[in-house]
Amino acid sequence: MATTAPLSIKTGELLQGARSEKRRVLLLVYHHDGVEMAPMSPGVGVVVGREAPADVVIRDRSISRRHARFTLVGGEVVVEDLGSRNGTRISGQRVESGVVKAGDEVLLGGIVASVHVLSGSEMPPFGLEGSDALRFALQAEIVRSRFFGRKFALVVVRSLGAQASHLRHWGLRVREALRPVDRVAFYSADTLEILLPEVTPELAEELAKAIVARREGEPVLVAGVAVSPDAATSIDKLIEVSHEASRSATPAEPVRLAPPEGALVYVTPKVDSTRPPDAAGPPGAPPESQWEANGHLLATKSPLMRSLVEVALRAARSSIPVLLRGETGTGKEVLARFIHDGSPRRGEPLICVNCGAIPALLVESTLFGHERGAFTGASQQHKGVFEAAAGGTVLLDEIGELPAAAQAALLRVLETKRVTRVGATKELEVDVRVIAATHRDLDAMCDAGTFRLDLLYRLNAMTLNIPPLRARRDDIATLAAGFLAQANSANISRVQSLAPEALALLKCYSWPGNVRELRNAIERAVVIAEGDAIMARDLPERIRLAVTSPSSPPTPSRAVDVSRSSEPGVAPALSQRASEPLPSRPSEPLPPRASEPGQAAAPAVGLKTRLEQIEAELLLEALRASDWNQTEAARRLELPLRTLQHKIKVYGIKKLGYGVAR
Ligand SMILES: Nc1ncnc2c1ncn2[C@@H]1O[C@H](COP(=O)(O)OP(=O)(O)OP(=O)(O)O)[C@@H](O)[C@H]1O
Repeated sequence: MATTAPLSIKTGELLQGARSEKRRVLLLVYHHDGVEMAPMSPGVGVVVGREAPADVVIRDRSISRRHARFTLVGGEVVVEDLGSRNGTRISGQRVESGVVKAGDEVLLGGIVASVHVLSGSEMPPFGLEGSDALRFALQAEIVRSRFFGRKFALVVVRSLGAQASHLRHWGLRVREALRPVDRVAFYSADTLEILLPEVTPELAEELAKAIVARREGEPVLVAGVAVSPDAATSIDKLIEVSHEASRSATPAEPVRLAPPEGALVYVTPKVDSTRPPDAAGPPGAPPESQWEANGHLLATKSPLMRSLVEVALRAARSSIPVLLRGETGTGKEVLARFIHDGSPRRGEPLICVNCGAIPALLVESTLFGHERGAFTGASQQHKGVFEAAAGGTVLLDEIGELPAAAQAALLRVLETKRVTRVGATKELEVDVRVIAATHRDLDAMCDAGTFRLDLLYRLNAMTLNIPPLRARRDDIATLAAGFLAQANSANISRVQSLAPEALALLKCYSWPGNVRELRNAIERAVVIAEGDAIMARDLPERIRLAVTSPSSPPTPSRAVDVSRSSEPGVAPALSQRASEPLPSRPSEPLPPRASEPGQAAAPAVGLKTRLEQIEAELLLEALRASDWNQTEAARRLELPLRTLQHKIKVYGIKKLGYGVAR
């Protein structure tokens, strides 16, 4: 396998080696959306700038149209500033021109470039994708995992410490620990996200340990691992929990696994139950936009949500079952915590359990417990969720996934307020408030006979429908400000605010992942922002492009933006979106795409386009895995060769040299 050369060696020495061992010299330019790579040839200059005809185009306002030229001359890499506005700096020194040594940081305006020398007769299968490209790949993995029942993992790797090290010092060597099918994406200057397809949790952990294994003189790396479907089944949840896991990693325990979702998510600590249950938020919290109970924050400004919260607060005082409906990431769990924390039960446990993530055979024993010897493997008596939550609240998330037998047993518990452990003859009295949550249409499931109508009646004494974020755009600023403040205190960051154009973009986007997607976007923006405000360029590409992308359905040959989803060497023939300029800075907030305030907007990426993106991803993956042998790729995909060739043409997929315009 090709390896990176030690960065302490001077470029000149490396180039000696490069000639004798066919080493190759690469210019790497790190920017907000990823890393561009340009192979360097003797005497041929590589111009980095904001617009074509620069060879490496980075759409970043801090660099000039033609900012700097890198040339391999006489065994050394020389950089010349091309009269740029913000200058070129080598290791902090502003220069007109100068020699770049391997490992030197070359600052072009606000972006970083560096030179690397790779050994081996071929270019390594190295590619750092943008984080949006990784989202598409994750979506494809989720679909595949559902169809074929295979697991995959998302690993977040970051360098640790107050002086977290830029990934140019360690990013390339991460590849060495990975398999060719694994995909590496740029998250921020000190963090990578890695998709590991087809892994068991054990293999994912092993790979993560190999990635963070420390070498002499290298920075401390830690990793958070989230395996799907165990820990999460949606893109944003995977991102959320893998980053959470990475934040809990330490040098002593550098790899942390996100807990499986079916596990009891948490049990609230006992709190001072003498406090009035509906006590208002923290001192100074704007009462019109935030509620807080037991440290949990529920931020909203939307009249729609405010009335929902008020109803929830009234419901909190009683013990009636509440059914929370809403798309993934809308805040069902937040509202459930809020109801619990606002109820007289708040000194007792709240146990959240994802019914969809418990293996079907274990649902009843998880919820109701089992006696020793009740089934093979039941070596101990075990209390179920209902017993463990005695006096408190149980949140049954994804209630629509409950198997028929468990539905019947749950109905019995709700009717009799008694549970029977699996294998027991005796019933036990339980005093538990049940909150159920779902993103599914339970009425339609009742009509189809897959959910019990009598159980639905028991659960929905009160139903709260949480609107998707796109239907309450007036919440976006409040939520974003709350997440910014939280991310700031976690990162000890200097980012204070959101620039008006960034907020305008947030308000225009359709948020298919709802509040969780917004939270993830703000958390990333805080770590990549350069100034004291989040700018439009700090937001994910899909959010920036949602405003400028055409609203009419795309034609097939430009429907799929896979320009960043592929490793270097793979790009679509036509990449309309990638070549579009950034939205200009609007002086006024842009209007929402929904026709009326509060009305759901059409998602920025429609179902057809999303499916096409997934299909293109699968084609690309099969082609890569087959070393671009179409017959082999067609066999893997179980497609006739002609169909594959047709699709390749329709999607404009082709293999390129290094993805850099030359
Ligand atoms: N009103 C809100 N105020 C503050 N944070 C919120 C709010 N709504 C959602 N969040 C945040 O968004 C993320 C998703 O929320 P939550 O887990 O409650 O969604 P959910 O609807 O239960 O999702 P899923 O159906 O996928 O389990 C969490 O990080 C949560 O803290």
